[in-house]
Amino acid sequence: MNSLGSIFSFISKDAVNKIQIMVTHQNGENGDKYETLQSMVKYELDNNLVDLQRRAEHPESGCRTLLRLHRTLRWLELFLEKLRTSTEDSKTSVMCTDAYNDSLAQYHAWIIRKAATMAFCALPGRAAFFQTMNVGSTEQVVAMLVEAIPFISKVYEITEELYKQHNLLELP
Ligand SMILES: CCCCCCCCCCCCC/C=C/[C@@H](O)[C@H](COP(=O)(O)O)NC(=O)CCCCCCCCCCCCCCC
Repeated sequence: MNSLGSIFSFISKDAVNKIQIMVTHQNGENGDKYETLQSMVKYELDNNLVDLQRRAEHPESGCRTLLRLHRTLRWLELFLEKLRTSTEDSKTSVMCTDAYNDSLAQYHAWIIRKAATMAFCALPGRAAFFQTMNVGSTEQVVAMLVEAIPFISKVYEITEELYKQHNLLELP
């Protein structure tokens, strides 16, 4: 993200913030409760550490923070899948925008959607983007994606199912 330029820094800043919140939970005095997704959900729900209706006392709960990352993972899954099946003349900005509109966009306010869509227009073309990924030739990028995407999908499914069971998919 950083090598894509400063226009993307407002996006990566939010992701870094949220990852930092999760790391702080893991390093805190109840860090052992944050070892797995399942133990985190149980611990925070059992101890009323999650704002269920509106943001109030627990704006940085692990459950709501991870939900934002989980939604972002869906965008990543869609975007990488488009990259995997793309051809030389495919546009990264279009692939990225389509993936965003089919996932994260529905959770974002109008102004964020506009800013994100503008940033996507500044994405480098496919060849330069693959170079930025620093994996090697196009064939190597595709091979890496073939290997990685199923893991991303699996993590997404497990989280989705767990959050569904506990009614956590709309946390404010
Ligand atoms: C490579 C192109 C990168 C495009 C990234 C696509 C995601 C676009 C998201 C735009 C988010 C704008 C920032 C603000 C978001 C927040 O409002 C919003 C809600 O948070 P709140 O409930 O705490 O208020 N936050 C979120 O939904 C989380 C968004 C986090 C975005 C992180 C994006 C990380 C991208 C990782 C890039 C990996 C690229 C790898 C390519 C091979």
